[in-house]
Order: sequence, then C-alpha cells, then structure tokens
Amino acid sequence: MLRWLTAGESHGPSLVGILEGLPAGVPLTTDDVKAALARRRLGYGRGARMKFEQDEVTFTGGVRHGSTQGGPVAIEVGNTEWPKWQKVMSADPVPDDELDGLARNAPLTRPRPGHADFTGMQKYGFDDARPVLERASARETAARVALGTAASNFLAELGIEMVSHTVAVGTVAVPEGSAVPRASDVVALDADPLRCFDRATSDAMVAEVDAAHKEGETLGGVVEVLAYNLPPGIGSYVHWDRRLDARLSAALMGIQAIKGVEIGDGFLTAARRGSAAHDEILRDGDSKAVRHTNRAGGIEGGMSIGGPVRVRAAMKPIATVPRALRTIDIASGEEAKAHHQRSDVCAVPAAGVVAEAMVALVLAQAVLEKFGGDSVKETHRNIQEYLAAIPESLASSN
Ligand SMILES: Cc1cc2nc3c(=O)[nH]c(=O)nc-3n(C[C@H](O)[C@H](O)[C@H](O)COP(=O)(O)O)c2cc1C
Ligand SMILES: C=C(O[C@@H]1CC(C(=O)O)=C[C@@H](OP(=O)(O)O)[C@H]1O)C(=O)O
Repeated sequence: MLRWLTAGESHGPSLVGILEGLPAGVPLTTDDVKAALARRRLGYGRGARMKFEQDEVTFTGGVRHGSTQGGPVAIEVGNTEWPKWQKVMSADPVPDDELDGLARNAPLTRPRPGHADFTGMQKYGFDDARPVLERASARETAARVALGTAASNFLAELGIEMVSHTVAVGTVAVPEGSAVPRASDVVALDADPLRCFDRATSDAMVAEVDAAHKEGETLGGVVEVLAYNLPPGIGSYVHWDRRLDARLSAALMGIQAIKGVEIGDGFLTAARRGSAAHDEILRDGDSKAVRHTNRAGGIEGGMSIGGPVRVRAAMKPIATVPRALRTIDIASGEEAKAHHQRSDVCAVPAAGVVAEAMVALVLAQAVLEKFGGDSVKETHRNIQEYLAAIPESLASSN
C-alpha cells in the first residue's frame, strides 16, 4: 500500500516527507522536486516570505541515479531561513539568557480566529501559540508537494497526466462552461499570475487581490484538479472508504484552509433534473462506448469511469487578516486584536498546486491497489492486460 507522512515545522531546519510503496523505476530527480516546489511558491497575493525563503531539496532515501529503487522515498526540504530561527526553534534546550530579548521568541498570546492557534493551545496545554502555528502552518504542504512529485511521475509513466487551475478568487469566478486545461497547458497556467486559464477572469482576479490588499483583507477561492487517462475501475463501490470520490475528498479536505470539495459538477448537479444531471453512455461510431459530457467528474459508483477526473476544492480566506480580528489575549485575559505580522493576501494558486499533489498521491495509491507492481513496468503490464481483457461490448473510449 502506498502511504506517506510528513514531519517538520514552519520555521524549523527542514520538512521531511516519506513515501512508502512506490514501485521501482519511477524517474525522479532533485530538479523535478525543485520545479514542483517553485510552482507552489507562485501566485499573485502571496506574502513576502515566498520571496526571501528558499526550499532546498535533498533525497535521503529511495532514489538512485534518477530512478526510484522500491524502498521508501525520503525527501528533505530545507529552509534557508533556518539560521534566523535556530535558537527559537532549537530541538535542544537553549539557555534563558540566549533567548531573552529575541523578538521571534516573544510568546504569541493573541490567537487568530480561523487558524489553529486557540484550540491548539487548549488541546496541548500551551500558553503560547508558537508551537501550534509552527505545525499547523501550510509550510508543511511543501513536503506534500515534494512527495506528490514522485506520485505524479509514477502516474505519468502510466500515461496518466494531471493539471490544476484556479477557478475562483473571492467573488471572481471563471464563467460557467469555460474550457478546461489539459496537462500540456501547465506552462501557460504557471505563467498566469493567478494560475487561471481564462485571461479576462485572471485580470479581474488580480484586481480583486489588489482591492483586498488595500483594504487590509484576505481572500479565499476555488481550485480545480483534472487527471487524464486514468483507466476505468480505480476505486470501488463496495465499501465507503474505498470509494475514489471519498478518498479524493478526504485528501483535499486535509489541506489547510480547504472547507469544501466538489466532484465534477457537485453542488450544481444537486439542483438539476435527473435527465440533465448524468453523462449518457453513447456509441462512438459502431465501436466503443463514449460520454459526451463530464458532469460526474469522471467518477461513478466510487470508481473512475475512464474519462477525465475533475475535482474542486474551496479555500477559506487567509486567517491572518491585516485588519486584525477580535480575540482574547491569553496573558491578560482581555479582549484584543489577533496577532498579525505578515501574511498572504491570497494563496489560492498555491493551494491548486498542493491539491494536484494530493490528488496524485491518492490516484497513485488507488492505481497500485488495483494493479500492484514492484516495478513501473509491472504496473504498466498489469494495466494493459486488464484493459485488453475488457470485452468488446463493454469497451469505452474515454
Ligand atoms: C498554500 C497555503 C498558504 C497559506 N498561507 C497562510 C498565511 O499566510 N497566513 C495564514 O494565516 N494562513 C495561511 N494559510 C491557511 C492556514 O494554514 C489555515 O488557515 C489554517 O491551517 C487553519 O485552517 P483550517 O481551519 O482549515 O485548518 C495558508 C494555506 C495554504 C494552503
Ligand atoms: C511558509 C509558507 O506558508 C506560510 C503558511 C502560513 C500559514 O499560516 O499556513 C503562514 C505564512 O507564514 P508566516 O506566518 O511565517 O508568514 C505563510 O508564508 C509556505 O507555504 O512555504
């Protein structure tokens, strides 16, 4: 079974990700991971930290000469800002006189509504929000994107390709029925300030971010991930926790600040009449079955149907609002304004890259469950055999 785990704090020396269960023979290099991490730093509206901080990538296991070996893949994402945080975040005890007067070490006692600060302090018994926010921070998503690179390289070897894009920022959304990107559009998407596929909407999104920034506000939005060429039958209808839609939803909801997930047309479908809600099964000429619509987002009965998988995730606005929200100062017991030093105005484009990584991990896991394989070649062979064994009467072309 493919499984993964991350460790590390926002201002620690590094984040670490471990991915276990990936077959041997997946092409994977330091540059691949660096490129993916650079994409996660993109996006109009991100804070200063994205510019001065760098991710340093080191493989510490599982990869040799640019190819996975079958053992756990371990990736370390070092943080170039570590020297500034060494004392504050030291694993070993630091003498009081060395910490005294360090601004970075001042206790954070005004928890931010919308972040993990307050309840994290209650739960772990801290009187300072620092240890909570260090792990709750979405900096952790750098480790997930690093692992997602390995998963998407595996999927690419099987012909499965992915792309993500921004479909809404605040109240600005791409028009209903707009064209969706293909994997080959990634370069153009990454060059867009909001990673939006629609030029006019992207311009309006930039204006929305500028307006929010000026007013001391923050923004959320919606991202979409598409996966092409997934064989039919990935996932299962037999148990709730093996359904592909359930697993994708959990993975996307597990990203910091994601508050809603849609599979295909999702909530829109709920308002439709049945005759306009599904994807009819038609004949492609005289041969294969084909769908001319993709309302279901490529998933029926908890299984991929062979068409593009399409999922959306809704992100709430950033919790560190410059126009700080009311809270309680835990030290004084008085009402106060929540702490704010700096923050992203909008991190929706970055969330799209993270969502793509999470979808890649779940799809790689589900593909391996169905097809197995200790080498990519074996997985590939198993997929080919499965597809070849589907009787002509059931063959589909998308
Ligand atoms: C890519 C990304 C960047 C984020 N940047 C910030 C930020 O700069 N400031 C902030 O307060 N929250 C930021 N967040 C959101 C917090 O991590 C999130 O609000 C926090 O985990 C609480 O959300 P939850 O209730 O969903 O866990 C970011 C989230 C993501 C996915
Ligand atoms: C560091 C990253 O994102 C951070 C996620 C984050 C949060 O609260 O989630 C808060 C910000 O950090 P800080 O409060 O130190 O400015 C973001 O910069 C990153 O994505 O690499």
